[in-house]
Amino acid sequence: MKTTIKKWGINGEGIAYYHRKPVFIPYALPQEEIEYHIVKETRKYCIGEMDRLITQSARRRYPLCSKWQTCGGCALMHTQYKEQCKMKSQMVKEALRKYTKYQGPILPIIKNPDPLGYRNMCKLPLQKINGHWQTGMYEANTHDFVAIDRCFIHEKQIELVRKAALEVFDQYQLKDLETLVLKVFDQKVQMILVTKEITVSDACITALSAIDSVVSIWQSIKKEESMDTFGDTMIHLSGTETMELTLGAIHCQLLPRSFFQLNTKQALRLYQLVQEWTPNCHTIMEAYCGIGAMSLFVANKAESVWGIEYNRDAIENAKINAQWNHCDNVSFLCGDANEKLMGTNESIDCLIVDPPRKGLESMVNTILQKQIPTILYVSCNPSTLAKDLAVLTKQYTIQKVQPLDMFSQTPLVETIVYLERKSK
Ligand SMILES: C[S@@+](CC[C@H](N)C(=O)[O-])C[C@H]1O[C@@H](n2cnc3c(N)ncnc32)[C@H](O)[C@@H]1O
Repeated sequence: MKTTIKKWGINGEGIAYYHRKPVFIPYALPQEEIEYHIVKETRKYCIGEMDRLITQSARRRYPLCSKWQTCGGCALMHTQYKEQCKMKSQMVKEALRKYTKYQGPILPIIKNPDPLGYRNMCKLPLQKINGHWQTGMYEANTHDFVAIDRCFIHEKQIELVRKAALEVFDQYQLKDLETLVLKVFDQKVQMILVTKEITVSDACITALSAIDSVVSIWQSIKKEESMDTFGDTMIHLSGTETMELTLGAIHCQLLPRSFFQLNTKQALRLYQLVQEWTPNCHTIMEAYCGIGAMSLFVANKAESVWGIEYNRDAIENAKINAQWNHCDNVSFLCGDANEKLMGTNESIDCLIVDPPRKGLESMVNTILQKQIPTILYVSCNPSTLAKDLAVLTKQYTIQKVQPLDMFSQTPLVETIVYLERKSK
């Protein structure tokens, strides 16, 4: 069948219509004329597969990575960077229009200075192919391993260490390797080997430690299948336990299981913006604070700042980070964000939230009960953001919306929203 793509879908696909039903067609761009067939049809939508590109969009470009379609992580790699940014701004605008009554402006997206080579972390499945260890990925919805020998969005150090580590794994004939996790901050790399058993010899650890820029090595033993990358046991093998990173004037540490934003330069831009938008006030609470970087950035805006996070390692880091940066007015609590907010007797002037992709869930109602004057909502998912805003706008007005490109080549977008409580 022939069709013309009408607009973008939230996962970077093109959307056309078949008998008035939307058809999501991966790798087709708006305004392109294509031939396609339907691979799945439901009551509300169809999934299509492109057979032939008839008229090519001027926005299309040659994707650098030969595995981009198999991997699927960089679903926008065939699109010029300027257009990727337009698509993301459009996503934020449409999500807000769909779920809230917001008709105001969306600030121009903050572009990524490095649309390639920006990612400071990788979690790569490992498999032995023809006697050699390879990093790769599993094809979507299958157990089929696809070896990937280069990733264009990883920071350079990650790629160098990844290749050198594979040689060491072969040389020492390692067994039971599951996943290779690498993190890079300030040109230094932390390596975490996820294995089924304890199989790493001292000689192998010495060889891995000798790889240029590796400063920290951990092993995580994962005996059972689970969605978590790491297993229950974490063993420190060599070098420093924590990684250190500098974000403008702030110096932080983090442990392997602590969350940090995937793009260090854009994380700094995000924290600077949050600092700029946070009003001077008495008490700030930051829910979902990770290692506490945002709380430290807003420390000079209030008499006291509270950070809440349920990951124990991240809270341990956050407490040390407050000391390192002489932020005596910043405290951190370990626990569920909603429960801590519900249980507090403090009068909060400004709430900063940066929840995971699923959004605020029931915390949205706790926020309404607390009658907090200002909220800064940092989100990596425009759909859950907009659904939460639909509830919050019963009491709040959206003052500013700022998209930021944290994850170039992918359809994901970070958004910061500033909300003020309506006066009665
Ligand atoms: C998107 S990250 C934001 C981290 C931090 N704001 C930063 O910039 O690094 C979300 C964080 O929320 C934490 N988290 C997830 N669910 C939580 C919950 N119910 N209560 C408290 N923290 C939670 C995660 O461990 C993660 O550190």
